[in-house]
Amino acid sequence: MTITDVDTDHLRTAISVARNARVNGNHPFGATLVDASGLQVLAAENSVVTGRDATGHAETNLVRQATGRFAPSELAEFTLYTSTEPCAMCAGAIYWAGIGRVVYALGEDALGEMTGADPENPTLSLPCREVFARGQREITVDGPVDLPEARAVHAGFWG
Ligand SMILES: Nc1ccnc(=O)[nH]1
Repeated sequence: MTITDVDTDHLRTAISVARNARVNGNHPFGATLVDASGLQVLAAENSVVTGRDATGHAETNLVRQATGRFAPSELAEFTLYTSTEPCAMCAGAIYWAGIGRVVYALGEDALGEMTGADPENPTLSLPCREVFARGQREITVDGPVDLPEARAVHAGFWG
């Protein structure tokens, strides 16, 4: 796994976006999109509760904005950073967008331990790598990256 300090900085930003989502009354998930030169071009937070939209995950919200603004050839060079591993739905969205790389902090297994059977987030047990492996184009995945703040943003929220 090749995680640089720059990656860690972008993950910390995604986690602060997740903190915002929580403050705004949504689930604590956030994502950012970074272009080939390392510049952050988009950020999106979960909007499931306030938007009354089950598909309003941080990553789907980001993908929707991203494909409206950037060409597939650009997105292939971009990296999506997310506070928690993309679920199967979001992995599908990332795949269809053609984003080239995904970096996540908290793993889905660790999230599942925190959410348990919470009806607000009955975490899917299907790692994003398994979804991407069924596709026809390569997506580089790096994670989990162990950052205390990635767990802290979920503390006391679920259950
Ligand atoms: N990785 C994620 C899991 C659940 N909800 C989100 O918005 N993001």
